[in-house]
Amino acid sequence: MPDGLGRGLDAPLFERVVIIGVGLIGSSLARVARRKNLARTIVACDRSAAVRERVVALGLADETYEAPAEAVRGADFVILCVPVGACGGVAEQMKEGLAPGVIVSDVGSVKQSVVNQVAPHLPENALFVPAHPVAGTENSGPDAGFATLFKGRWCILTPPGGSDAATDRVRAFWEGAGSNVEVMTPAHHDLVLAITSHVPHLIAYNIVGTAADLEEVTQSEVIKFSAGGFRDFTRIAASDPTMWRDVFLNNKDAVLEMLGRFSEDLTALQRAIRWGDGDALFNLFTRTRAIRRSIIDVGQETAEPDFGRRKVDEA
Ligand SMILES: NC(=O)c1ccc[n+]([C@@H]2O[C@H](COP(=O)([O-])OP(=O)(O)OC[C@H]3O[C@@H](n4cnc5c(N)ncnc54)[C@H](O)[C@@H]3O)[C@@H](O)[C@H]2O)c1
Ligand SMILES: O=C(O)C(=O)C[C@]1(C(=O)O)C=C[C@@H](O)C=C1
Repeated sequence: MPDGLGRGLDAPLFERVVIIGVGLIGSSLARVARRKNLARTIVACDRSAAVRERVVALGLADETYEAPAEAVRGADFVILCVPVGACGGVAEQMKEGLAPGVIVSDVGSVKQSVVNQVAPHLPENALFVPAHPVAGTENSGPDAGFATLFKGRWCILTPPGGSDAATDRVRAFWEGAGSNVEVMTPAHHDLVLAITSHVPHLIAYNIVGTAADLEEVTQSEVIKFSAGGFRDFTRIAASDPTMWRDVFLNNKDAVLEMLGRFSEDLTALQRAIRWGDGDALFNLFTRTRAIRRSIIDVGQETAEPDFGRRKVDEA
């Protein structure tokens, strides 16, 4: 009996899924695609020979390629899982191999720039559905991935023409991976993620850098006394330098806009401390505590905080 997408119940969602860039996100997708029967054939493509070797050793894919144009031949679904700044180059390299009707997607943390880079290279009969799983860790590479990374997390789709049949198939893929899916415009995505993800990373990079630079606080003291709040920042500040360089270069306007707001609010806090305005501090901290408690079930929190999502590979 066919399901809502017209396939038999045991049939995989896609026939031939190509994952270009098999790092944290790409390898997690390969793992969950296998586990949840989302692809009959999984094809891996990476420019790094060391990564391709790990892909083979870990059994992540049925076929492994270096050249994008060879990898994408005959595919019905291609997902770019490379740093945001590399998406245009990869699209250019793969375009001659794309089959008519192929769905092309990505996982980039910035959307408008990826659309601008990739769309000009796609043939008219390719269907482009950009995506961003709002799930990750500070680790990189094929060994860092795990099948449950996307479970219970949001995945944002930014299809150019709004929802259509290709969007429905990409939605089914991400739902199959355990995600909740939402559709929005690339510009809106970039503004929201600037404040919820990009600026927080910049703050973490900055505070860890500042602490390390302070003459009185030696590197060893930074490590020794990092059991509390600072340790949480060091996890975020350990995130991949290439990925995050590309995020900031490709979401410049939204990040600068949100940083402006952030700086104004920081100045207000500075003023409250200088003038002993305890009410202002107390009221803000009460509001932010409520926000944390609304997103985290405090009963689930343990004395030992979970620095990063653990690789719990349960189904
Ligand atoms: N890490 C996260 O938390 C996270 C979360 C959501 C989305 N993303 C997005 O996912 C993408 C990948 O991030 P990641 O954390 O998996 O990175 P990663 O460093 O773990 O993996 C990237 C892979 O891409 C390969 N690669 C780089 N340039 C290439 C090219 N030109 N051609 C072919 N392969 C190339 C690298 O060899 C590497 O194997 C980025 O766009 C990032 O913004 C990351
Ligand atoms: O948990 C983390 O380590 C993350 O930083 C994940 C995180 C985020 O900021 O939430 C980082 C970048 C992505 O684009 C999506 C998710």
